[in-house]
Amino acid sequence: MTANGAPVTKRILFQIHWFLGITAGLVLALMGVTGATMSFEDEISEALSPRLYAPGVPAGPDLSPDQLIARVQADNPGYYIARLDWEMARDRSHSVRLSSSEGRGRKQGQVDRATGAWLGAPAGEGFFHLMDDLHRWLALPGGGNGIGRQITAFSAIALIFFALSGLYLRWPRQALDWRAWLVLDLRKTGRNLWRALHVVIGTWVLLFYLLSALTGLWWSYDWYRQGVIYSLTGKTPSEEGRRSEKRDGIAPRPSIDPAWTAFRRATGNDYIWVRITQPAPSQPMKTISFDARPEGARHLRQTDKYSYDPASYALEKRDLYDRRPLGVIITQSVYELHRGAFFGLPGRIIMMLTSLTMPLFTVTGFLLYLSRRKRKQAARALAGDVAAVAGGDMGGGDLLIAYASQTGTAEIRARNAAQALAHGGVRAQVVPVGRLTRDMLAGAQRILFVVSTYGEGEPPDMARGFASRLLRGGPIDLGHVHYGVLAIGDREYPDFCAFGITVDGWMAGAGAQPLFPLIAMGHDDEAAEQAWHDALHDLGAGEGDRGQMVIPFTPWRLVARHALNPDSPALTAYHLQFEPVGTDVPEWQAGDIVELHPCNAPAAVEALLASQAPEGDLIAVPAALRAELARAMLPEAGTPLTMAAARALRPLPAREYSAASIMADGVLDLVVRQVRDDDGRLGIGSGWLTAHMVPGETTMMRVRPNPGFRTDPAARGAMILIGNGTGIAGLRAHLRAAANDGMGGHWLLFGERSRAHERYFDAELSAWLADGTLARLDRSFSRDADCGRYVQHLLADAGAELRERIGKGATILVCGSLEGMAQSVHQALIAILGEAMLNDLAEVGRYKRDVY
Ligand SMILES: Cc1cc2nc3c(=O)[nH]c(=O)nc-3n(C[C@H](O)[C@H](O)[C@H](O)COP(=O)(O)O)c2cc1C
Repeated sequence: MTANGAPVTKRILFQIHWFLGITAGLVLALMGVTGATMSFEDEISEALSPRLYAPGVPAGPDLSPDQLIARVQADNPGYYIARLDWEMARDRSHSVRLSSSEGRGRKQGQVDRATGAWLGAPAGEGFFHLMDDLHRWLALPGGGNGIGRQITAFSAIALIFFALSGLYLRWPRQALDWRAWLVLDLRKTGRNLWRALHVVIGTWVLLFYLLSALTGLWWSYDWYRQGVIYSLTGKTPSEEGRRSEKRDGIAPRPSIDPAWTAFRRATGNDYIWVRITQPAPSQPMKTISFDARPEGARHLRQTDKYSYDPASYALEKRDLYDRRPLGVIITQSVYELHRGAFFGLPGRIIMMLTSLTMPLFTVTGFLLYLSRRKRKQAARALAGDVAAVAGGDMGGGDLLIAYASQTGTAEIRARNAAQALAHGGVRAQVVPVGRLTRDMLAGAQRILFVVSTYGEGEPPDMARGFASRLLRGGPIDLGHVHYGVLAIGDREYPDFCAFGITVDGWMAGAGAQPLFPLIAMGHDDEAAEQAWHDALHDLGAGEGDRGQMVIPFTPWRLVARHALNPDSPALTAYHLQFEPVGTDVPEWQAGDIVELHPCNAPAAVEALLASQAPEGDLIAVPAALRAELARAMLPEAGTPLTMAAARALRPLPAREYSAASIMADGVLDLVVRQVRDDDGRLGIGSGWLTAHMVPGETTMMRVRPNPGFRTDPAARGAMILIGNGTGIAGLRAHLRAAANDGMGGHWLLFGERSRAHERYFDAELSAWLADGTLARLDRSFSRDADCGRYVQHLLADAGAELRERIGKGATILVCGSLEGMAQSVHQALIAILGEAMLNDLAEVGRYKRDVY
């Protein structure tokens, strides 16, 4: 197996697991339930017909075995007693199994011990018969020789596969923590609850299912039975005794009574139950044997065997259960093992309960499969098919929408605009600006630009090449082109929407005709939203479509939070884990961005309320007012706070963080550094996440697709991951995705402050180095005297390898702070690869950044 072979195996196993699950799973559910109903067949039958089994002590003496057999066989012409279960207690009736001398017929019932009269069959016989048929061959035509038997046999093999592959697939990250294996968290909901039920209960029942399946195969395949017998006893089937050959006529039958008398004399009251078996009338009775069960036997097959010579009635063999080798006991008790009775009553109860849970796995497996499908479809619908667009044909649409985006906002707006226009019957092609050439521009009729601004008034990375090629190129005549620009930015930056303004100016300079005046859109910018909506509407977009992002916020519960650098003199960074609360869990990928609405510290809200009301009155404050204040920029202490005034307050700004985990993890991880202002007050987002929010609490979040930092596993080649500090979040998500996909050979260059305190996710990184997910790991520690270097210095030292990897198709991913790290890394990359090449890489999606 290659270093990264295990995850590939994992993916294949997963596919087979669910594919078999939705086929064999249904059969196993039926087998489980029918098996469970038969667990207490004897007890239920007796409870239903107590008088049949225990009619009371008869007036006359017991018939002898020979007398009883003769009487019952005379009353049932064409049948012989194949099995007589003799009860020693005189108030109980004997049980007989009659087999047809000719065909395959059978009868089972109770007979009177003093007269041999047929007392009847147990009340639930028909039902249990049906359960048995369903359990063994799904009650399909052909019975034991039909297709049903093949299906149940295959399902037993599938069960072994489910158990083992399930164990492998669920192997928890903390494999030594028993809680990770066995504790079922019923506070989970939706998909997470189904998964927990499937996985945790699956672990509880694993051994029992393996036992059921391994013993069940005994009745499915002769070769299996023979193999088990040989491996446990060393005997081949011929030694074990083959089935009697078919003979015609009637073999002389010795009398059983003398042997019975000898047996009873020798054993007295040692046994409570004896089974006497007879071969078919055509077969000779080579030995007379009694299988005798003592009082207190754990299970039905815990019997001693006494064999007598049919001519001399001398005891041939006394085969005591306790003296048999374990292998022999097992081969003789396969049925009891199968139903758990081998381990006494507790074993039977446990096996019944575990069998009853079988449908749970079919149902939860199916629900998981459906929700996976639903999520995939939703994600496709939401994010659009990036690959199709990237490789799309430029000439097909009525209108071209070119986007430039760093973190996906502009791209999603561009796609949503195309959708809105499509609803109105206008075909629009969405393309990254990097794919626009002068010729394409010259050939276009109408173009919309949806572009954001980055750095200090700069284009997003993907548009750097476009900017230098087109904007700084020579004059071009676009007099026939109509265009519009939606510039996206943030008013907090001095160069608000600078790149959009540059594009607009360049188009105007080339003589293109504006469809509408430039729209500069900041965050929560209603006026710009309206202008964009009107612009799209004028272009023919469907009524009601605003071309906005439509990803809903959903509730997530904080389930874990711990400091990554607890003793560091630097600001503390926290690793947080959230679980989705509802059933509609959004699809996300490595590279995506988490948006959330923080809340104020409850103490700050209380202090504000207390400042304007006498202490005692705080109880009277409506919960709705508190909730309103929790999400608002709080006014000065003493401001009168009516409900209306609270509603009019500015909401706290949303915050964004890089997702640090992937969907397969089942949890959404964030890495958040606690920041404080000059007065020592915690930052709005980091304060809420790292201090005010308590584990178990729920908050609303959404994961926004970030095509600008996503990668296509098939196309990205090996990754060169570069970052610092909390930038580990986005890089970790990519590495987790790679490990999950079984794609190894990546290179991480990471800058931290000190070796002693800031080795974030150290164990995980070491494990990835060991299993080949990471081929190389370089770390710098800027505050350590023996290092004192930053991540860009690591790069500068490794230029040759960087060039070599880029030559082999690697993708560079940078995550972390823009100032200091990303800018310096950018310069280092230019020094190694050249600016033109870096721009080209950015344009084709092989240089991606999530920097802030
Ligand atoms: C590091 C950084 C630098 C930014 N610089 C600017 C800027 O100079 N001017 C501006 O208007 N917006 C700036 N922004 C804001 C972004 O343009 C804004 O968040 C936008 O919604 C991002 O769109 P995108 O997701 O399509 O890249 C900056 C954002 C970041 C994170």
